[in-house]
Amino acid sequence: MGDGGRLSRRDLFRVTGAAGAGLALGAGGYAALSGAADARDSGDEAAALAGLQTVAFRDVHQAGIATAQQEHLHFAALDLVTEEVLEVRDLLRAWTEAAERMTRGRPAGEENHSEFLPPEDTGEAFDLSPARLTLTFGFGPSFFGEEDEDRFGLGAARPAALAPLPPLTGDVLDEARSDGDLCVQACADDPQVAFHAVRNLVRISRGLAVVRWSQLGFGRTASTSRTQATPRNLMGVKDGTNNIKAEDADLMDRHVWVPEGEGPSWMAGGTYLVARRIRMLIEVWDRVSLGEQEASIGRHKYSGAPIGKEDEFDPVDLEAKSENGEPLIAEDAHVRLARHSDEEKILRRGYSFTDGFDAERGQLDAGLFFISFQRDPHKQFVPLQQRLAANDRLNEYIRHTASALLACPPGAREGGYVGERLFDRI
Ligand SMILES: C=CC1=C(C)c2cc3[nH]c(cc4nc(cc5[nH]c(cc1n2)c(C)c5CCC(=O)O)C(CCC(=O)O)=C4C)c(C)c3C=C
Ligand SMILES: [Fe+2]
Repeated sequence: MGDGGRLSRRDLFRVTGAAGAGLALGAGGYAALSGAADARDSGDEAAALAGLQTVAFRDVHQAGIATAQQEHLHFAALDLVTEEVLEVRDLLRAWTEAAERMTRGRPAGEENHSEFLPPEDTGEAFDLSPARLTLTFGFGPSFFGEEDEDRFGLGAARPAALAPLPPLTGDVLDEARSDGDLCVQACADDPQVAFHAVRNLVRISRGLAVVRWSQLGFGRTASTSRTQATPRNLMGVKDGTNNIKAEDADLMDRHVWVPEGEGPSWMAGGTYLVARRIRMLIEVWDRVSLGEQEASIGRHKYSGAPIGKEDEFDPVDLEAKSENGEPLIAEDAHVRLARHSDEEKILRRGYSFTDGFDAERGQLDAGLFFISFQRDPHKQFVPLQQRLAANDRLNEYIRHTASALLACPPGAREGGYVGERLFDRI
């Protein structure tokens, strides 16, 4: 064991070797808990711990979506500089191999001892736990080229659901921080583990792709499993109470995973990711009264309960009225407008971020890096955001500053690589 009883990557190899992979949690985070429990029963505590800190990379769906949300994020979007589709395919193969190794807590590549070559792994995660690292990959609209320029000959495989998001009221988007051909979402309970994973994937892509933008996130702003407490976002309010939870497999199937026969076959079992960098006007928010803050959200600040209720998980009653007949939850409250029809349900999986203070006014450049997963962004995220953009009282305190839409294919099968069915036809 490493210092303080924490299980490090080195311990993990010593104790479990390659068998550690057998203890990995499924993408849902539960599948192999029994394996970990077996190890615990047999007295092999370290092996059990290794299982609990490892999320399987290969599964029906990609990990990092239904996985109980980790505490840290490193998100990177890249643009391809190669024009060769076979080089893109080889990059995805190399990324899959490295991702599988790193999520098991192993270095990105085999150790080399050549004095004259750079090491195959940058090294900063050698002594750290796998920290439930997940790596989730996606393709942006630009990957498939324009109508008149089918850059990789894959234009016909472009899903209709990946049509670029329409302009949305109130957007002040920074192009340089938006979109991208490929993306990777790295989530882990240790920020250095997430950083290390992105750094090494970018290193592997050298000569083929360049980073377009990246975003670090600390502190989850949603819970995606009933095993988790609801966290608070940077407005100091509980966020994620009414989220889809991974345990609700039927809701995940209905609203998150793309079913067979919907869109191109390579996306069956996949999902679409929307990312929005939403800056909070924190200095303004901090000056408004508790009453205005609660009315803007539609929930009490301390308990997280809907206005007029006591408990966080009390149902949101949009019909409830005060003694003088006013709606308890204001007409422009965030939770009222975000209350979606069944078709619009989304899985939220965002993070708080800060990029320090802005140079012009010395104000915090911080907020919510909103991430949602849905089966069809144009039927779920877009109508929801259009309603929020038009009337949400929170708009006084936020600005959407960047945006990305990505098609995340299903999980890699044993021996295969992420997105491989997309390349069937080449
Ligand atoms: C387009 C989708 C959404 C955006 C963008 C969004 C931004 C955003 N949200 C908060 C804080 C909270 N949101 C809450 C609930 C909530 N938000 C959305 C969607 C978007 N939010 C949905 C679908 C819901 C659930 C509504 C319901 O069914 O009750 C809450 C309440 C707690 C909860 O249920 O999670 C908070 C708080 C901020 C600060 C923000 C932009 C910065
Ligand atoms: Fe919200």
